[in-house]
Amino acid sequence: MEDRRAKQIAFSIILLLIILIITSRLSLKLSETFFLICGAAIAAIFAVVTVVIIRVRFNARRKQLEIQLDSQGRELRIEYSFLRKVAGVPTKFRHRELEEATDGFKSLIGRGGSGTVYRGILSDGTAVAVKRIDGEERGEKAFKSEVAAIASVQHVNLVRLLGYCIASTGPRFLVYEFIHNGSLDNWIFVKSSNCGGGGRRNGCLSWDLRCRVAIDVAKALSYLHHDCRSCILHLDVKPENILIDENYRALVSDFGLSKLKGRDESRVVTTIRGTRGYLAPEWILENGVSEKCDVYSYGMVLLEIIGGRRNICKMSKKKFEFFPRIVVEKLKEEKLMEIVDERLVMVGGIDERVLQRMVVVALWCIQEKAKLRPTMAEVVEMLEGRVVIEDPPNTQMLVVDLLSIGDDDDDENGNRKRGARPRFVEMDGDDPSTSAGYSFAFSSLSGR
Ligand SMILES: Nc1ncnc2c1ncn2[C@@H]1O[C@H](COP(=O)(O)OP(=O)(O)OP(=O)(O)O)[C@@H](O)[C@H]1O
Repeated sequence: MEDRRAKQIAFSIILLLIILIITSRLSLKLSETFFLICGAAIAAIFAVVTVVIIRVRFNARRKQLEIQLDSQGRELRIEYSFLRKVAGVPTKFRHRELEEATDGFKSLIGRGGSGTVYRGILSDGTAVAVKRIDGEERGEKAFKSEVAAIASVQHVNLVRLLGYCIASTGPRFLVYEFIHNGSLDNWIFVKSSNCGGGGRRNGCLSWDLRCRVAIDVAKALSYLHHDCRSCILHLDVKPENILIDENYRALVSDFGLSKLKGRDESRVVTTIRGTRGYLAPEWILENGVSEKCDVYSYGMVLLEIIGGRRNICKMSKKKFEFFPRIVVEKLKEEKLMEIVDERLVMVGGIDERVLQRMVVVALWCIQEKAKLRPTMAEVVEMLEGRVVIEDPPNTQMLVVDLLSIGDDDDDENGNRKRGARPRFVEMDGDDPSTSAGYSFAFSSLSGR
């Protein structure tokens, strides 16, 4: 287009110069002035023709280079996106892309304490779970660097974080791979029971699968704690954050909002969040977290996997039944089969030695003194039967009273609302001298 215009202009100039030569020949005859004008005009014609040739050639070369660069760029982009995927670098999605993927945020999967999860399909056909985070307070830089750190961790038992979406205004999003069989709560708790999950579609995982899930989760946490560059604290280990894939393998999810702890730090300070019933007592009392908080939550989950019921079960407005306490009693009485999910007992096939091992590991994990709890690497060893496990020390489990909170602090899913303060509540069958019990709990912890 540009070349055509330049040629037209050049043609007009040459035409004008020829007309100039002809008219000067007619008016000036063969005078000296005519020859001067004629020479200048011919020189000008040469100059114009040369400029046009150079310009056309230059444009043709530029176009060729542009095409070459474009195709190289496309190749590089494909390679780059492939390398990002392989290296686990999170993709930055545009809000519009997520809107299209989720069909306008229509297919809701679930709602948790920190956000809402939608099902979606990306333009390349990848099935994803898009989590819209409500009330995210971190700055953009901190959010991005944490997302990058988390997305780079790769383990078969961790749900992959594929990307994120961040805009100057509006909510932030995390994009996870979609896991088809939903969360563990739907596979271990009996629906409509008082102590059950109250979930949507409830299946019942067999004993063997429960044992495998327990080991899968322990391996994922062990990897986060011990095998990454920084120690990654999950801080919200609970059945809702353990997803079950089509092969009934467990994948720990929702670690996109966890904390990084330097290898030389013993604890990091962070505000209390997480979910009631799974929070380690020292977090509530001292506001500091370490990998031992995840160990505590894991122990609580392990008991729920075995029992097929929630650890804290509401009996009346202010009375709660605490399952771990029942487990301790039954262990002493050597009647452990009584604490196993009834549906599994009916089917049979429970190896009592494995049951005993799982219960003892869980009781070690929920020790009030964080120091006494094993590491997640040790938990894996114990669960896989590679080490002899001693009996856990007696715990009074009084600190749990701090973890139970009133209805006002719960959202509609039974999760702690943000900023809800722990309160003292009465436990079913407790020693009447509960206040002495509370002070024991405090003093035993502060003596760490
Ligand atoms: N990657 C995923 N694939 C399939 N389902 C998912 C995925 N991530 C989450 N879900 C489903 O969405 C539900 C809500 O998830 P979300 O993480 O928001 O809530 P939560 O874990 O219950 O609460 P919180 O945000 O307080 O941890 C989960 O219980 C799970 O069933």
